[in-house]
Amino acid sequence: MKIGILTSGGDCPGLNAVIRGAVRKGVRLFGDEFVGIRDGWRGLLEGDLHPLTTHDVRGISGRGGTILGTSRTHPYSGGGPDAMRQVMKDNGIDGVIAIGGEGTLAGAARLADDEGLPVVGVPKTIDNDLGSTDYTFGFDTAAAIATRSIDALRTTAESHHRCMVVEVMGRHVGWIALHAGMAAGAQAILLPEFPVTMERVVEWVESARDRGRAPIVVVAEGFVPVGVDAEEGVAAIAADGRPRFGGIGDYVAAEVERMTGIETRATILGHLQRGGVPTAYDRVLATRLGLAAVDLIHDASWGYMTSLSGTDIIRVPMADAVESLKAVPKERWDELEALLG
Ligand SMILES: Nc1ncnc2c1ncn2[C@@H]1O[C@H](COP(=O)(O)OP(=O)(O)OP(=O)(O)O)[C@@H](O)[C@H]1O
Ligand SMILES: O=P(O)(O)OC[C@H]1O[C@](O)(CO)[C@@H](O)[C@@H]1O
Ligand SMILES: [Mg+2]
Repeated sequence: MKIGILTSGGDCPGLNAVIRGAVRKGVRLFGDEFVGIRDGWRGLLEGDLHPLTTHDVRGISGRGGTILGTSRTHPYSGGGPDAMRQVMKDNGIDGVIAIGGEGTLAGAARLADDEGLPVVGVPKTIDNDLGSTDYTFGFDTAAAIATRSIDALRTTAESHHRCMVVEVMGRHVGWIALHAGMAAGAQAILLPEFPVTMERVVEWVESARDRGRAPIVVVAEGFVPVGVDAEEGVAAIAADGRPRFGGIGDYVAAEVERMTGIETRATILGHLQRGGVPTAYDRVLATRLGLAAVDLIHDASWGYMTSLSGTDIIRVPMADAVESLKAVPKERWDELEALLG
């Protein structure tokens, strides 16, 4: 078969491992031919394609980013499904593996289920907010980078008796904040799912300070304190109307300093969390998802994606996976009670 692969949405450590896993399995076990589709749906709409051989994917599983490029191009823009159908026909493409987050997979589900296009999916996102899969690759790497960064901030904070506010990614959910905050022993962890007042944050900060600790506050970019305008956390609105986060850390730091008198500094980790080499866990998960995606294509399981269930790789309908975001559950928040402050 001739198989196209694209990566769409924000990049994510592990994307190259998916591509390598799929190409190696397809070529070696099935004699497939692969085509790289440049920059997500844009490449499929415009026919921006290139051959993808086992030579092209040699040694890439440890490399961050995506060798195919990515974009947030909407699949229904610029000719939409009809243009894609024509490009696939002209190039003899029998099926497409779309690797992306909830937006990309919602598009892929529509293309497969409503338009009859031969598309399967592989879930990715550092935010870990996709349903129907236990974890997404990229999350472990992002949480590890955030943890190391908090560890580093702690030593300088302790030396200067300062409070440090660390803003991590997570526009809708707080998985990175939860895991990095817990791993690094933060005294306050602020998640979009469980808003608290600034007074509560100050209680945690002061209790840590009173024990002689340099308080560490980890805040997910999408967190909004109770009673505060939601716009405070948004740095800008992008041309496509998508809010650019990156600002709530500065707000929280200024408020903590004002309310406690403790010198407080903010660090926004931003895209550092999405760059660099994937962890071993993410490489293995991404590789396994890529291997399994080739089976979806050969089984003509259009509209399905590969997914992690426990330690097994299974297949699930993409439409189910994107129905609702996977938020941090209440039990995980309750569990934190003994650790905060
Ligand atoms: N319901 C939808 N139907 C079709 N296309 C969609 C839909 N939702 C989003 N898209 C398109 O998919 C693109 C990618 O989605 P998005 O920007 O949310 O990235 P993603 O794949 O979710 O990855 P991430 O959010 O983790 O960076 C969007 O920019 C948009 O063009
Ligand atoms: O790089 P961009 O397009 O600004 O996207 C940033 C967003 O992408 C993510 O990394 C993944 O969805 C979010 O955590 C973050 O808000
Ligand atoms: Mg998204």
